Amino acid sequence: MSSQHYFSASPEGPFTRRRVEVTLDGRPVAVNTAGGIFSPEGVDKGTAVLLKHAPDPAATGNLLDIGCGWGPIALVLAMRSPEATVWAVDVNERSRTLCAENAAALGLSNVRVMAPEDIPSDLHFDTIWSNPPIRVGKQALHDLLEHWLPRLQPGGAAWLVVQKNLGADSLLGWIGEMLGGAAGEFRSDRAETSKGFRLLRIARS
Ligand SMILES: C[S@@+](CC[C@H](N)C(=O)[O-])C[C@H]1O[C@@H](n2cnc3c(N)ncnc32)[C@H](O)[C@@H]1O
Repeated sequence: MSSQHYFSASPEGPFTRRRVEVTLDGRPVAVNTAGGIFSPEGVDKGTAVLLKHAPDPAATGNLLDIGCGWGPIALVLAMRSPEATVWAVDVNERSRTLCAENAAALGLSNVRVMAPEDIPSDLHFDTIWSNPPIRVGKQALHDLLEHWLPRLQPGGAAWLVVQKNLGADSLLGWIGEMLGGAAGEFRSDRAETSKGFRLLRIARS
């Protein structure tokens, strides 16, 4: 796989910051983005669907953004739940740098940006929001979700946005099986469809 993908650990090319005006949670803000990461021009359409339709995250506890990019999801989690700790993980180090800078510039001191392997292994999450990296390939995506989704707290929920024509429905079927089928403590369904994206909900009882 080329090292020029947005999910490379170390993107090629100069790390030149771009200042971009976006609206997060109804608030106009300027953020830093750069080439070599996902959606450097602003908030991705799928991410916007998640941010519009997912219900408020848990007010306290631990919240997770899987694959934070420059941070739109993690930043909104932190704005909506200032008392919670938001864990923002990404394999791409440039994304981590930008997400941390953006959180600091917005005064969101409850965001912790890390490489996935640095998250304490006993940590469980009250809310998970993610626009997952579909383009890493099916097996890598399955490995990623198999690593994080079982770490939902009882009573917690994950919200994943996936493009309909990039396999959202078959991914939902796989998630249901991976988490133990219909009789288990996890329930997964399609919560919303908007602008060609599915918003998948995975709830743990
Ligand atoms: C579709 S992008 C979403 C980025 C950002 N959350 C947004 O909404 O703009 C997916 C992100 O997942 C990251 N990623 C890829 N593989 C990963 C992995 N194994 N663990 C964590 N993040 C990963 C990519 O680098 C990318 O930033």
